[in-house]
Amino acid sequence: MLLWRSALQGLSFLCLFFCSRMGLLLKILVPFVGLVLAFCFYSKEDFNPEMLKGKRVIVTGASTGIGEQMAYHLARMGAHVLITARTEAKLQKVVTRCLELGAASAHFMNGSMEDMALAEDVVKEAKHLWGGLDMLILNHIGYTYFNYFDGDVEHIRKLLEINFLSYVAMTVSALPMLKESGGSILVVSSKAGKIGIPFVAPYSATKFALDGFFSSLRQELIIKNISVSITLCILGHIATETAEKTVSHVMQKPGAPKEECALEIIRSGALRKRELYYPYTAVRIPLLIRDWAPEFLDSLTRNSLNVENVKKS
Ligand SMILES: NC(=O)C1=CN([C@@H]2O[C@H](COP(=O)(O)OP(=O)(O)OC[C@H]3O[C@@H](n4cnc5c(N)ncnc54)[C@H](OP(=O)(O)O)[C@@H]3O)[C@@H](O)[C@H]2O)C=CC1
Ligand SMILES: C[C@H](CCC(=O)O)[C@H]1CC[C@H]2[C@@H]3C(=O)C[C@@H]4C[C@H](O)CC[C@]4(C)[C@H]3CC[C@]12C
Repeated sequence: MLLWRSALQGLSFLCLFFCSRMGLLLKILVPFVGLVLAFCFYSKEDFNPEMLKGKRVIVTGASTGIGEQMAYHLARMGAHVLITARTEAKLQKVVTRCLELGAASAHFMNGSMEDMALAEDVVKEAKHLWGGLDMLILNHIGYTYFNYFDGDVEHIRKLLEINFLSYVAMTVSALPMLKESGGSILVVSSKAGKIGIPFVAPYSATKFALDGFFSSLRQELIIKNISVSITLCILGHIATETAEKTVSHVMQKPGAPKEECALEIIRSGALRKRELYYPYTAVRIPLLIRDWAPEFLDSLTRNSLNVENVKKS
């Protein structure tokens, strides 16, 4: 299906190019090509919540925010969930709610993802609980400031461990089970992991690292014919408590809803998509501009923020 889409898109663009150059068959071909392109871009593959029924899913960073909402969606769909974060009391509440919502089973493990042993232990726990794994959702992030880069190299090291290395460690441990089940890895990233956004230099570095690692790994899995999908989720501003606390004074528009965002992440993973852009236009359009007019995009990005509200130290 994906190959067909790409081939059709390529063919359509070629037709458009030649028609416009030669002025031939414009009246017939252009509407036809338009229809084909509209089909390619807007037709949605079918998602059915039943796809997640009975599936065994790990969600990291699920005590609050988007991760918490993903746990609730998965619970409603009848999945088994194992959630992680540092705060035990919050995790316990999310587990209780998951069971009320219909989860096939719900467990948690708490601890900091600075510790690679925890990353590995969570995957071992899934093996112990369920004997296998269908979906690994990597979502947690460590605390990050929204301000001019302060020169703190240790902060970047710590953030790389939490936001990047622990994702790699969990993936390494989970791959044997995911290979067996033909499962999926969902990596939650950000617009700040694809384009340069001011005031998030350390965070941005960790999210760009995820793109490099997981996009390369995806290629290797395809070459080796291993049926494990990797979905990189590129998110714009989402109205979670943490994001609102951190950036509401600089944003000109409200964030997108975390509940819808969480559902889109699960949907794109279940459909084994390569990348998700959410909210679509706020993320996709800047990415299309990025390689053609980078300076223009840089200035659009700066102008979209109330930079004057960021304290200069
Ligand atoms: N909100 C937004 O605007 C955007 C979010 N994203 C991405 O979405 C994902 C979720 O973001 P969001 O829901 O806003 O984040 P939240 O701050 O709401 O949630 C972060 C989660 O990670 C956990 N966590 C924090 N520190 C650690 C740690 N050291 N070890 C283990 N777990 C930890 C938190 O729980 P606890 O404190 O109990 O450990 C919490 O469960 C992230 O990957 C983020 O990069 C991307 C773009 C925009
Ligand atoms: C300001 C950015 C959007 C600018 C634009 O639309 O032009 C936001 C896009 C992604 C956001 C950050 C993010 O990826 C999540 C972090 C999570 C924490 O909860 C704190 C906030 C974030 C640093 C958040 C900040 C705004 C964005 C960079």
